[in-house]
Formats: sequence, C-alpha cells, structure tokens
Amino acid sequence: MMSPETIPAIDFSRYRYGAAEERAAVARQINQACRNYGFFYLDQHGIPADVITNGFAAAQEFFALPVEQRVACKATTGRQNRGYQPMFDTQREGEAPDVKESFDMGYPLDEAALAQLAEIPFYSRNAWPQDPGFRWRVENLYFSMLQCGQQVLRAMAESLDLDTNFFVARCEQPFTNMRLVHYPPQPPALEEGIGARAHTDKGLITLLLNDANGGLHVQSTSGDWIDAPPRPGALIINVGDLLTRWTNGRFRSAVHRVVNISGNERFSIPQFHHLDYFAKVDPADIPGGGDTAYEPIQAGEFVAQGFRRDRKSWRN
Ligand SMILES: O=C(O)CCC(=O)C(=O)O
Ligand SMILES: [Fe+2]
Repeated sequence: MMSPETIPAIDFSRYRYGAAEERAAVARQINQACRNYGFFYLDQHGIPADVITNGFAAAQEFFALPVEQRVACKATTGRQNRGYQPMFDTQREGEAPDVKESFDMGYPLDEAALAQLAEIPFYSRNAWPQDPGFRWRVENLYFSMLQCGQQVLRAMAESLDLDTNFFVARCEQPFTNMRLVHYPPQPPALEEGIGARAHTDKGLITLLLNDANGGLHVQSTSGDWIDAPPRPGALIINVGDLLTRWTNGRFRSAVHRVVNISGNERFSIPQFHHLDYFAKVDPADIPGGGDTAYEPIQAGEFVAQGFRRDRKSWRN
C-alpha cells in the first residue's frame, strides 16, 4: 500500500555555514530522520548544479553508446564494482532480476596502492570509455559527492556524540563507488519486471541523484510504501546496512525499490559511501546504543558478502 507520508527534508546550509548551535540542530534533525525513516532529502547540499547536469549528460551519452563500447568498459577481475554492469546482473537466487544497467567507478588508486590491494575485492583500476570528456565529468561529480557525503558523515558522528571525524577517519582508501544507472521504461504490471527490486543498501550511507521521472519508493516503519519523488535542488540520503549494524540498530537501513512506469528512460546517480576494506566495525565503539547485538566485523568482508548474495557476476 502507498502511504501519504513524505520523507523529511533538511537544509544543509545551516550545517555547512552555521555556528556551533546551528550545526548541532541540523545534526539532531539528521539523527531523527535516520532513526525514523532511514531516508531524507538534503537541500542546499553545495554540489554545483552544472556538475550534476554534466554527470547526467555523461550518463545519457554512455548508455547511448553501441553495446560493444559499453561492454568494453570492463573491470579487471570479477569481484569488482567498476565498469559496465549489464542488464539483469542484480539478481538474488530464486528471484527476478532488476531491469537496469549501470556504469560504476570508484576511488582512484595510485600504482603502489593498486599493487598492494590487487587481491582485495572492490579495488582495481576504473574502466573508462574512450571519450575523455566522460571521465572528466564523472570524476568531477564523484569528488563533489564524496565531499558532501563526508560532511554528512561528520554531522552524523556529532549527532552520535562521537568525534566529528569518527567515520571519515576510517575512509582513507574507501571503496566508495558512484554508479550511473539506466532504467529502460518498464511495463505498468510490476510482475513483468521492476527497475530495482525491494532491497537495502549495504554500506554506510548512499547519496542519490535522480532525474525527473520519479519511481523511488521507501518502506515506512509500518511497512507501507512512501513515494519519494525528485525534489528540485535536493539530493536523497539513505542509511545502509553497515551503519545500522554499527549503531546497533538505531539508524534504520530502509527497504526501497524503483518502479519506472514513467514511460521514459530513467537515469539516476547513487554514490555508495564505504569505509576502508579492513576497517573494523564494532557497535561497542558507538556508545549509548544499549547492549550490542552484533559482533565486530570487517567492513569490506561484510559488503562483499552482500554482493555475493545480490550479484550474478559475483557468484560465478
Ligand atoms: O535509482 C534510484 O532512485 C535508486 C537506486 C538504488 O536504490 C540503488 O541503486 O541502490
Ligand atoms: Fe538502493
């Protein structure tokens, strides 16, 4: 059932430019939104409009390329989250696949780091198409979103009475990736194919940019679907499974889905914020959460498990 509720909107300029009390007030709003919804709109996020427009233009150009050129953007090994991901790769065993294709890129590593991390999932070279203008636009958006997400993670840390840099200090070589997603128009009957089936995100937080087509639904605490239409000038932030675990369940990783019955091609650009692969995630490090229900885990291994569950290419 669809709910009449809406997800909250938070004005981030008051955190970016405000005095200490104002920053604390915004941090409290973010904390409440993460507990009650696990999703919120971020207004005044500071990412320049033209950087976003250029990112969407790059996405449209990429998915208009001949399939051989898309497929040629391939990561070097299977257990990666970079390069072209073909239609239907996201599929849990026994379920129908998502009707979407994507191009992924992640944190650029220098040669020394690449050699050192060669055997570790998620770490490899980015795989670019030929047009240098594509890489330039995509990297620009990646770093703008990265910076914005780090600010949000600082506000979240403050709201949990942690050191401001508690999260970002564990993101020195993060496996944070940005994804350009293309959803073809889908038939109105959901059982005939759905853009992105109900799922939760796996990492710390996700920053999401959507085009004007709508179709994102977020599950409320009562189990109804809340429509999350695009809000001009805002991006959407949601909590991932790792942060839910770290906060001992206080921050909610909400189930969400994409239903593209707009009749149009739909494009979106999520950036999934992750930690360093070997970062330890121990709920005991975040005080005030009551008795911890979860054992400490390694960030990368936890997320890789989710990929093995959700991606055909990771199971082969
Ligand atoms: O395209 C969207 O609006 C949401 C995408 C999403 O949920 C995901 O890629 O995890
Ligand atoms: Fe998602």
